[in-house]
Amino acid sequence: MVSLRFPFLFSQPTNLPGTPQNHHRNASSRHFSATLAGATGVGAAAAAGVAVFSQNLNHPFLQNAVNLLFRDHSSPPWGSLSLADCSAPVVESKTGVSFPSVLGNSLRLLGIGLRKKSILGLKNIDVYAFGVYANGDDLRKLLSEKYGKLSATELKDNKDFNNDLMEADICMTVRLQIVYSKLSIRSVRSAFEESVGSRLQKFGGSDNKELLQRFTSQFKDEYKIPRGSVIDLIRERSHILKTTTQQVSFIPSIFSYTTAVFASAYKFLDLQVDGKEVGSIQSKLLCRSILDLYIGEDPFDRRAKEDVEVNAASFLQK
Ligand SMILES: CCCCCCCCCCCC(=O)O
Repeated sequence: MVSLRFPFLFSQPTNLPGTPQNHHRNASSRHFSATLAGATGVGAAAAAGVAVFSQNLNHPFLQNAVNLLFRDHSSPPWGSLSLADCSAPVVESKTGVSFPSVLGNSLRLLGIGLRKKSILGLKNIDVYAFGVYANGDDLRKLLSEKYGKLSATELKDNKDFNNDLMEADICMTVRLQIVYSKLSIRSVRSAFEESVGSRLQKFGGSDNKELLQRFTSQFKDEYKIPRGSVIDLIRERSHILKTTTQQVSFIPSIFSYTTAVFASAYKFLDLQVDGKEVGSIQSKLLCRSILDLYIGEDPFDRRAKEDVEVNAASFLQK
């Protein structure tokens, strides 16, 4: 059986019908089940709340909210995930942010990590958690002939394999989930200018200002990026980089809760999700430059890069 490696210890599955099982290094899902169980019998409003809440649990923002509410910092940070139970979301241990193990039926989660940034060289902030996904069939089709005979250990830190992952026509997505609460769209643009700009220069030379400008100008002033927002950087077939965002906003709850059980959760029941395509650009260089931030030579989170390599390798040996 193919085994995916992730740096977490996973919890027991919840028993909520329709609720994704959380691969989690802590006891949050158990707490959450107990909370819901305790709520039965508190009236129709609460029951309706449970129904809406369970439906919304598929949304990353709500999963993250639950994770943050019930996070337990005492569990050890290591674990492993096999494909047998890979339908469960995986939780980034420091932030409690949750990543679905499969995106849109075909993209498989290969690794997750944390992007930190230092502000004025004084303090390090956690800006977003990220998950790297790839289409398993593409991996097999495009890379197994060349690398299928090598073990995952041999493929970890293998420069050719790493390059091919970034350059081949493999559908991949990097999902960013914002954890820093004071992010302006201007700082998003300038962070991309700096990080993607340096990669465009590295791989394409200095004549790529226009490409960088086309990419960063997609992030228009009207977008808001509150904590919990999701940005998907999607490499589609033929090296098209599609960028989408999911912003969240709240409207007043129509439910009136008679119990404190949902006091901390009710505000999520009327969550509105606004999924938008920010733009699409066809450029192999741009796709490669974006991926390089996460799985290239000098990645934001080295551990995440290693996980991606090892887990991508496991698809080739099937
Ligand atoms: C105050 C820090 C601002 C950092 C904003 C980063 C937002 C997304 C940028 C994505 C690319 C990158 O991580 O460099």
